[in-house]
This record gives sequence, structure tokens and C-alpha cells, in this order.
Amino acid sequence: MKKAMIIVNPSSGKEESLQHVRSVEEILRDQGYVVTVKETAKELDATRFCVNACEEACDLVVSIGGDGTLHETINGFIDQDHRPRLGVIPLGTVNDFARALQIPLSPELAIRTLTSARVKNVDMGLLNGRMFANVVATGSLAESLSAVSSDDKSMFGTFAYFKEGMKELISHPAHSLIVRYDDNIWEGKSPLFLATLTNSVGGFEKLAPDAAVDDGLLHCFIFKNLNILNTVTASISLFLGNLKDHSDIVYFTAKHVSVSSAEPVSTNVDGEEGPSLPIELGILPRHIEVIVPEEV
Ligand SMILES: Nc1ncnc2c1ncn2[C@@H]1O[C@H](COP(=O)(O)OP(=O)(O)OP(=O)(O)O)[C@@H](O)[C@H]1O
Repeated sequence: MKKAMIIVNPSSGKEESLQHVRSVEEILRDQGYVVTVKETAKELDATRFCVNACEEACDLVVSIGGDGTLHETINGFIDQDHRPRLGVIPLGTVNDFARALQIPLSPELAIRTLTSARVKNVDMGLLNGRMFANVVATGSLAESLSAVSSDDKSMFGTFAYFKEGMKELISHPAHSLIVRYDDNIWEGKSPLFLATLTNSVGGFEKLAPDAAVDDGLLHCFIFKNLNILNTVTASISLFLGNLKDHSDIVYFTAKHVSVSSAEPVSTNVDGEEGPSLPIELGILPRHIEVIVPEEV
């Protein structure tokens, strides 16, 4: 008998997740799964539930929520010999992981994807021993992203991050960062360092068009001291998909990266507040099997 666990965050996005649980249950039962539903009530519940799913040898875990719920869910896979296949129903405000895997952002279509026979083995990032699915950001601009309120996210979606970022850029100086990668070192002032596994960051699907979910690489961007003027040109590059070629951006790929600073600097991991610097980043190539839509 196949076993599936649904992990649902009722607070994600526009707080509509619970409406979709019944349809997910039905579609899984039709496929012969015995289904358990676990509703999160607080931080790290999704991780505990996913640990249980691994220990109970579930075949499938379905995460219903945003990138934060997904981040907590995948961290339940750490050190597990048995890792269930993952299904994703994106109900957050940004949903970078779903965007990167072409999982539909419409809940009804995403739920239908659970019948797909196609799976993809997807890289997971490591940050100080914990996993991440999309992106790590650090610097003053990243700090402002953690400060985006739930109300703003529900009201403005991706634009809430853009709005907060522009505000921060005008009011706060860059931090001194030291970025070490492979045999290289970059030192200087930067308002933002990003390490992404996926093309989509903060809902901008063209931020890192070269980042394939299974290429075993961290795609890194160091924003050099941005001002109002070059922010405009960087924004244009962002929309055109060639940010990595902008003269005020340092771009590289690596398997190991460390970032430190003499100043206290926090991070944003998969859209939620992360640990303070220093951080050590690594990669677990093709670590998790995710259900993705059939090829069209
Ligand atoms: N019942 C709950 N009430 C409030 N917060 C919760 C609850 N359950 C889990 N959480 C927390 O909510 C956080 C955010 O969830 P999630 O990312 O899914 O939604 P979101 O912030 O609306 O979406 P996005 O990350 O796409 O902006 C999770 O990191 C988790 O710790």
C-alpha cells in the first residue's frame, strides 16, 4: 500500500490552502495512496511532519503552501536514508521553486500535476548544515526583504519585495563582505549577495536564466555598491535576463562559497529570515525527487 503525507500551511499566501486539501486528498486516493493530512500551526512544524513521513517510509510528501513551508518541509529530509518523493502545490506569494520547475501557479492545475509520471531529481543547497531549495541572500537589501510584512505580500505579491528593496537602497549603506569561492576571494562593499539554485528569485524568473535545477552549481551574484542610477540599468538587465553581464554585478558559479563580514549581517533563506554571517554554502546534487508536469 502506497503512503502519502500532505503538509499544509493554512497561513500561506492568501490563506486559501485549506480549501485545496480535499482535492489533493482525492487525487492521491484515486492513485491508490493512503493519505495523512498534517496542518502546520507554527514554525518548524513542517520539518517535524516531514521527518515523520521519512521514518514512516511514506512514498510521497505533498507541500501545500509557499516557499517558506517548502523550505521547512525539505529540511525534514536531512540525514534520512529514505526520502519520499515530493509534490508541490504553490500557494505562497512568490513560489520560486514551483516557477523553476514549471509547476503551474494555479492551484487546480498544480493539483492535477500530482498525477504526472514525470519526476525530476533536483539539487538542494546547504547553508551551515541546513538545506535550502531556492536562494540565499545577504546584505542590507536582503535584510529588508525579511522585513516585508505578510499584509504587503498578500496585497502586492512580488512587487512588495521590489518596493521594500528600493526603499532600503535609498536609506541604507552597503555592508563590507568577504566572499570566498573555490580558489577565489572577493572583498568589498555590497548591498546584496545572492546564491541561487533556480532561475526564479523573488518571483523574477529571468534573474538567473542559466541556473538549471539539476546542474550541481550555486549561481552567485554580488551587487557592487548600487546607487539610484545604476539600479535603473540593473533593473532593466534583470527584466531582460542578462543581469549577470551588468557592469556592477560580479557573477560566478561554484560548489562551495563562504560569506563573512566584520559587521553583523543577517541572511534571507528561501524568503524567510536566516542566520547571521558567517555562512558556508554547499550543494547536494540531484538530492530530491520532485513530481513535475508532463512535457508538452
Ligand atoms: N499556522 C501557521 N500560522 C502562521 N505561520 C505559520 C503557520 N504554519 C507555519 N507557519 C510559518 O509560516 C511561514 C511562511 O509560510 P509560507 O512561505 O508558506 O507562506 P508565505 O510567506 O505566504 O509565502 P511566500 O514565502 O511565497 O511569500 C513558514 O516559514 C512557517 O514557519
